[in-house]
Order: sequence, then structure tokens, then C-alpha cells
Amino acid sequence: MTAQFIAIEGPNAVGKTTIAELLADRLAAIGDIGVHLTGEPTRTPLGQVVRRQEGMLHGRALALALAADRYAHVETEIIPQLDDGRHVVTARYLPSSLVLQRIDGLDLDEIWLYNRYVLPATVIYLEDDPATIRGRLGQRATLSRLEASGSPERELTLYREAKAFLDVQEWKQHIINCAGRTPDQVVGDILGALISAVL
Ligand SMILES: Nc1ncnc2c1ncn2[C@@H]1O[C@H](COP(=O)(O)OP(=O)(O)O)[C@@H](O)[C@H]1O
Ligand SMILES: Cc1cn([C@H]2C[C@H](O)[C@@H](COP(=O)(O)OP(=O)(O)O)O2)c(=O)[nH]c1=O
Repeated sequence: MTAQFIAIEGPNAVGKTTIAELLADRLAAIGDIGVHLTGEPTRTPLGQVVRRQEGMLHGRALALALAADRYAHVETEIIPQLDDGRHVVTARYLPSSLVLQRIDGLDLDEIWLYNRYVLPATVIYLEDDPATIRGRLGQRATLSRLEASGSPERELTLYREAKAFLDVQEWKQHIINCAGRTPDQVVGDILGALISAVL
């Protein structure tokens, strides 16, 4: 497999962080190519500011701040890693904005306007039973403003709409159903989808 740029997406608490880490491990274990694991908002000073400001920045201002963090992520981290021949796995990317900034009041066209020059990724959309996701959210001590203002059902619906929007842009995309599947099984399904797409 040549170096792939893979974004793990899905509603809050569906398992993005868990699955991105495990996928990176499994890709590394295949052994022929290195793996770089990352996420958005980034761990850079800009990303940390965006994260901390989510309660204060709203709508357009937050969408633009996230897009700035994303362009810097692409230019200073993702492209150099791919150029060095590594797979890049990111937990969250542009589809998160097509969902969460919509919940925050923007429409798809405006969000796309701010993000249209980003590098296309192969997007993996994780889905699960809304009750399962809600149960996991309930175990979190605190929820961010946007975590508290959406719902698993709404996020799942908006992710389907984001996928349809990016299908028109010809992004490579796969929906993975996590219901009743262990993280290992989910990652196996993702690898199966990725491999069958490149064969
Ligand atoms: N396939 C799965 N089966 C069971 N539990 C899972 C699965 N994927 C993730 N989890 C658990 O769900 C919780 C939320 O996962 P996390 O990766 O933090 O979600 P996100 O990054 O999407 O918010 C964690 O406790 C994690 O261990
Ligand atoms: C990437 C991205 C994140 N966010 C928000 C969602 C979350 O409330 C917050 C942090 O993302 P989250 O994935 O919850 O971070 P972590 O699990 O690492 O703490 O940023 C957006 O609103 N739009 C975006 O495009």
C-alpha cells in the first residue's frame, strides 16, 4: 500500500480516538511503511488555543479558527509526513467541521468555502447505535459546548449529509458500523475497506 491519508470521523464518543490509535498500530505492524498519528484540533499552540476557546468562540469565528488550524496541519505536518512515505491517520478532519460547525449555525456551503483547498483524505465514518454513544457520553465528567449542544442522532444524520457532500467532491469514503464490534474488529473492517479500495 502506498502512503495513505486517513481521517477517522464520527459523532462524539463513537470511538474515533480509540480506533485511530489502534489503526495506526495495526498499519505500523504491517511493517512496510511508517505511520504518523495525529488529530484535530491539533496539539500545536494554535490548535490548543482553538480547543480552549471553543466555549467563547462561536459560529463563523470558530469555523475560521478551525480552518486555519487545519491548513497549518496540512502544510506543516500532513504533507511532509506523506512526502516522507508515512501513512497519516488523523482523528477528526474537515468532515467534523461539516457537522459541528453546522450545529453551530453555519451552512455546508459556507463551511466548505473556508476549507475547500485542504488535502482530500480517505474518510472513515464510524457509526454506532445512538443509545450506545449516549451511554458513553454520559460517562464523561464534562462535555464541551458543542458536545453538549448536539445529540448522537443529529450528529449521525449530519455525518451522512457530510458524506454525501464530499461524494460530490469525489473524496474516497467508507462507513463502518461499530455496533456490537470490538475495537479490534472495527479496525479489521477498516483495513478490509482500505485494501479493497486500492485493489
Ligand atoms: N468498538 C468499541 N467497543 C466498545 N467500546 C468502545 C469501542 N470504541 C470505543 N470504545 C470506548 O468508547 C469510549 C469513547 O471512545 P473515544 O475513542 O474516546 O471516542 P471519541 O474519540 O469518538 O470521542 C472509550 O471509553 C472507548 O474505550
Ligand atoms: C476538528 C473539529 C473539532 N471541533 C470541536 C469538537 C470538540 O468539542 C472539540 C475537541 O474535539 P474532540 O475530538 O472532542 O477532542 P478530544 O477528544 O481530543 O478532547 O473541537 C469542531 O467543532 N470542529 C472541528 O472541525
